[in-house]
Amino acid sequence: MKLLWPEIWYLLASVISALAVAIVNVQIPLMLGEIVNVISQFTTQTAELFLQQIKEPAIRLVILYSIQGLLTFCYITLLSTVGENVATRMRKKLFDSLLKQDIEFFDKHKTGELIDRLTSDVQDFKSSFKLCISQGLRAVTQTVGCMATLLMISVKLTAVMLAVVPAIIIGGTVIGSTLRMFAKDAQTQVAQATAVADEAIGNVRTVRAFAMEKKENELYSNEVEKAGKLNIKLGVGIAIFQGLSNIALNGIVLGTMFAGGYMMSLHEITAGDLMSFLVATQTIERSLAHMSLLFGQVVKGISAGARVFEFIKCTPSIPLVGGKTIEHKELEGNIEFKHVNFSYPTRPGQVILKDFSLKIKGGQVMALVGLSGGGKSTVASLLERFYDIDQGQITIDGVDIKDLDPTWLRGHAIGFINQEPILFATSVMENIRYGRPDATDQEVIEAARQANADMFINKFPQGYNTVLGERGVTVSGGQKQRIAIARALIKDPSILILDEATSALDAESERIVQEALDNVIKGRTVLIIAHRLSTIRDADVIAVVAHGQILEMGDHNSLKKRKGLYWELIKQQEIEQEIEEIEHNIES
Ligand SMILES: Nc1ncnc2c1ncn2[C@@H]1O[C@H](COP(=O)(O)OP(=O)(O)OP(=O)(O)O)[C@@H](O)[C@H]1O
Repeated sequence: MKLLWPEIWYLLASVISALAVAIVNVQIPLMLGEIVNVISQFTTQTAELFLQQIKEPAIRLVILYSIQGLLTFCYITLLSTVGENVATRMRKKLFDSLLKQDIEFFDKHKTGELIDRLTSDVQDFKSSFKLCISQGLRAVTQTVGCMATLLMISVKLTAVMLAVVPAIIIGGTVIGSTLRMFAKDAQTQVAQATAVADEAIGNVRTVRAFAMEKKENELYSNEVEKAGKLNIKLGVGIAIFQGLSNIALNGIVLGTMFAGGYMMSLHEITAGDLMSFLVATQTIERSLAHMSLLFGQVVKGISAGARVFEFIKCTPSIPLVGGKTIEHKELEGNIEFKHVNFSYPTRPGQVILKDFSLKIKGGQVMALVGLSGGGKSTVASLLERFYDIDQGQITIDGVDIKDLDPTWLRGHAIGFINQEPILFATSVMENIRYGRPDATDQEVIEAARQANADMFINKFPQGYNTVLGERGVTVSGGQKQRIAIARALIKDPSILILDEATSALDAESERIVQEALDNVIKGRTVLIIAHRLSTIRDADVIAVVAHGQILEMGDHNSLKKRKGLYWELIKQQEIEQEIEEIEHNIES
């Protein structure tokens, strides 16, 4: 991942400071050894002379400690700046990449999983990145530096100590690769648990309405327990690794004391040398122990980083921008589906549209009706280019939509209103302006008026500044729908798609929303997908879709006369309506 220059400088400075701390730390055992040698000479001499002799090495040691403190402050400050900047950049890049992905990507990955990558994985990566440089780098340098010190003091003693090191390295590598595997499994499971929680909390009203709290709780507990078990397994692995390394490292210190004491008895080294050797060995031991502690974190960090970069590198097949645009005045809104074949990428075996052809003239109102699951909403998704088709062609004013700029297509040419419009937890004004960010307040109010929304918005105590709850939960279904209509209208789209726009509403709200829709469809090409056939009687053309094909086409009267599927659907709805009325009468 690219870092900007200031961060590279910060990083370099913090690396240099961390290295300098390590180098200073390497000097400390030598200095301590020197002081011990001075002390050991003074068992029989005067205190005054002792103070004179010890003054200089003691001052040097104090200076060294001060430098060490200052450098520690420097590298920690610099490193946290770099770490935070890197994490921020990673989050931005990942979020940017996620928003660009094809809709297919979101069919495959749950929201919770994506949020988990954006939060915990970036956090894990940042922590291990910082630890690697702050402690890892220092520990490695100290180990190498102190090793050189050991060799300088006594090659023989160092050789004795080093004899056991290869076994430790081999053992560490084997355990390490197993731990990396454990970490990956645990992270995947944590993401799975987050996804379950996200779904339940995000849809809490549905959960409550079905009294499914216990079931959701069980589901989440199950996933979280699995994650917990995998993390415990990882923890036990890390504990075994650290336990073994502690035994090995302490064994090395003990061995050094034995061997060093023996060499001192033979006058091969002095007391000061042994002191330096022991302090240096302990520094190495501490560094190695640190490395083994760090190891668990690094293992987590590497696999977390891999998960983040996997999505940052993902390139969508449908770009967000680029391609032709058509001048607003010139856009007639002629739409044509030519022999389209399509299967959803997540279910390649199920063909949704089969040799599907449909022509909608500019300014015409085309209604799609038919059997549930027949492919009506899919037609709308394809027109928005949420997915690319497998075969055939979709054109707008004769231009293949693959050649059109997708941002222009979705942001300007097409207005989309569906059954469950999602509003954001900002003000009503901002929600409507979402359709065209550069719209003035006056234009927002005008769009709301056209959508029959102005009246009820003005009745809110804060009017257009009223902040809506998450996903617009604080307004009624009919109000939400009218705000969504205003949001779509403010783009002044030439093509309007209404996918079951009124079917979630009660009769009264439906009437008000329908009135608003009747206002706004004038002068636009309109594709209405409707379940309630009474709402599309006046459409210029009605196409009856079943099993991914158009079975019948014509206006209401001609289709009724044909006595085909449309006629059957009308009959069916009339019966349903009669039953509803009877039930209603019995209740009242
Ligand atoms: N994102 C998706 N991934 C995979 N399959 C999908 C997806 N969306 C819809 N489908 C499948 O495509 C088929 C057509 O769905 P579509 O929503 O287009 O039907 P519809 O005619 O609008 O139905 P309804 O009237 O019930 O809304 C269905 O079998 C559905 O299960």
